[in-house]
Amino acid sequence: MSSVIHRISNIVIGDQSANMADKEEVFVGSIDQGTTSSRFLIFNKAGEPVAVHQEEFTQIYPNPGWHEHDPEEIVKSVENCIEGAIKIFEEDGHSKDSIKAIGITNQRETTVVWDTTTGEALHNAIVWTDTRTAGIARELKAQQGSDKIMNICGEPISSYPSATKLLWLLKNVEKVRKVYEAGNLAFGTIDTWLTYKLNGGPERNVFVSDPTNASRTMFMDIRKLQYSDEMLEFLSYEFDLKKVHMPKIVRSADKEVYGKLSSGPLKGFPIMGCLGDQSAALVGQKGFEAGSAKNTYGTGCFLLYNTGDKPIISTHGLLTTVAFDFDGKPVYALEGSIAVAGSGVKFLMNNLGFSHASHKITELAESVPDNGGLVFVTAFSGLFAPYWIDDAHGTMFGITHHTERGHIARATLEAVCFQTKAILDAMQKDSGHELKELKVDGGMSNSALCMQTQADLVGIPIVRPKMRETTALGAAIAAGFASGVWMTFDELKEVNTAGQTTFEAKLDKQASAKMFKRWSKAVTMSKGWLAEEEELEGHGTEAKEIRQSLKEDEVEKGHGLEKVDSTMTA
Ligand SMILES: Nc1ncnc2c1ncn2[C@@H]1O[C@H](COP(=O)(O)OP(=O)(O)O)[C@@H](O)[C@H]1O
Ligand SMILES: O=P(O)(O)OC[C@H](O)CO
Repeated sequence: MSSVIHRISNIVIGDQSANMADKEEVFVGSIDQGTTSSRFLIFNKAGEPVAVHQEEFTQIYPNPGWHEHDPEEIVKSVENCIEGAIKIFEEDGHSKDSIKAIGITNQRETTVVWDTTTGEALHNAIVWTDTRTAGIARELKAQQGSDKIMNICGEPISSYPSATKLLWLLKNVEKVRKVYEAGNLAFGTIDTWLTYKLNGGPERNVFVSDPTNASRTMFMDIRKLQYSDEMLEFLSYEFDLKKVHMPKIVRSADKEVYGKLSSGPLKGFPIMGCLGDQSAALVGQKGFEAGSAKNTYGTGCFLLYNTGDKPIISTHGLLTTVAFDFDGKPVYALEGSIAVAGSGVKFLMNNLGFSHASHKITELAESVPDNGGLVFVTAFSGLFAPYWIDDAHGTMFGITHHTERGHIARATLEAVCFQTKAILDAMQKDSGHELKELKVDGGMSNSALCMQTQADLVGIPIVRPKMRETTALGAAIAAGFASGVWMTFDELKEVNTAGQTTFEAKLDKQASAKMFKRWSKAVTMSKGWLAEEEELEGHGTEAKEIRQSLKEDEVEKGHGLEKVDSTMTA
C-alpha cells in the first residue's frame, strides 16, 4: 500500500532556533485512523503540524455492497505512521520527550470483534459503508418499539450504525458465535480496538470508548452516555447482547483511562484524548459554541451542527450525536451523514480508470462548463441523510450522446454538494436556525470546483482553512486539554485562522434551485432499484414474506419502469 511522508514545518532543519524553541515548546501527537488511510501528525502549541506520516491500507470488497478492513493491518499502519512521523520529527531536531500526550481519532461505526482471551480479531472489520445488513435493519424496523429508537440512541435503524454489523457477525460467522457462547466475545469500534491493541492487548486490557464513538453504535443512551438497557433488549431479539463485552464509556479527554503505548518509538507515552473523526473535525474547526458547524469531505461527507448541551432529536432525517465530552458536560450535535464523497472520486479512478490522481478528477470536471444534464446519484451504500433510502444503488440520469467523462466527473462532485444542500435544509428545520457560513475540510475540499459548487447550491459562504488536517487537530486538542497543553477554548482562538479561502455563491438563485430540483427528482427515481430478492437473500421464509409484501406494495404504488424511462430521457 502506498505511503506518503510530509514535512509540514516552518522550522528549518537543523536550525538552532528550532532546538532553542524546543526547550520551551511542547507538542501533541495525533493518530488519525480514517477509512482509506492512517496518519500520525505531531502538532505544536500553535496548532501547526510539524511532522506527518500517512499510509493507505487495503480496502476489501468481497461482495457487492460489502466493505471490510483487516483489523491487524489497521493497527500495523498506525504503528508505521507513528514510526515515520517520529523519524521526521527527530530529523528536524526535535526531541520526542517534548510530546506531552497522544490523541486518537477514527472512522466511526466500523465494527471489530475479538476474543478476550487471545486479543485476536475473529473476522475482518465491517466498515461503516457496508450495506450487507440492510435486511437485518428491515427486520428491526418491523419490530415493536422501533419507533422509540431515535429518541433513545439518536440514530435511525439502518445498516450504518455498529449494531446491525455486530448482529450480522453473530448470525453468520460460526467462529464469532462460538466465542460469544463461551462468554469471551469483545465488541469495539476502531477507537476501542486501537486503544486495546496499542496498549498491548489482553495483558493490560484497556477496553474503553468515548461518547462520540459510542453514540454511533445504537447501544448508548444519548442523554445518559451509558449503554441503554432498552436498546440492548430491543436489539437482543436473537442473541443476548448483554453477553457481549462492550467497552467502558469514558470522557473524550482524560489523563488516565486510555493507557500508554506498549511498543514503538513512543513506548510509554500516554494516550489522553479520543474523538470519532467527525467530532474531531468539529473540535479542530473550533466549533465549540452552539450554532457552529462544519462539513468534512473525506471518504464520506459529514455535516455537524453544534446544538449545545441538549440533544435535539431530528424529525427531518438527521442524526443526534455527541460532539465532545471533555469534562463530563457533553456537547451535542445534529449530524447529516453522506456515505459517498471522496469514495466517488476514487471509484472514478480505481473502477472506471478515469485518472490516477484525485485532483485530476477535478481537472476533468473543469474541462466541461456544466454537468451537461447529467445527475449521478452516488448511492453506492444506499442513500444516507436526510433520505435514508437503503434500496437505492448508484444511478446516473440524463445520459445522452453529448455525455463525456468530464460530465461524469462533474456530476460525481456535485452529488456531494446536492446532499449537503438537502442536509442544510433539514438542519435549519430541526434547529430553527439559518447558518451564516459553512466551514469545510477533508481531502475533497481540496477541489475548488467542488467548494464553489457547494457555495452556489447553498447560497452561503464556504470557508476553507489553509491547514486542512482539522480532524487530526481535533484529537490533538482533546489530548492537549487532558495534558494541560491547552487549558481553555479561548487559547485556541487564533489556531488555523490565517490563509483561509472563502467561496461566495456566484450562480443566480433560480439556476441553483433548478439544479437542485433535478437532483431531487433523480433521488426519487433511484428508490427501489435494489431487487428485494438479492437484498434479502439468506433470510428464509420471513424474507419471502417481506418480499411478497414489498411486491404487492410496489404494484399498489404503480412504481414501474415506464415512469422511470420517460424521465431518463427528459
Ligand atoms: N483535489 C481533489 N479533488 C477531488 N477529490 C479529492 C481531491 N483531493 C483529495 N480528494 C479525495 O478526498 C478523499 C480523502 O480525503 P480524507 O479526508 O483523507 O479521507 P479519509 O479521512 O476518509 O480517509 C479521497 O477519496 C480523495 O479521492
Ligand atoms: O473516513 P471519513 O473521514 O469519511 O469518516 C468516516 C465516518 O466517521 C463514518 O461515520
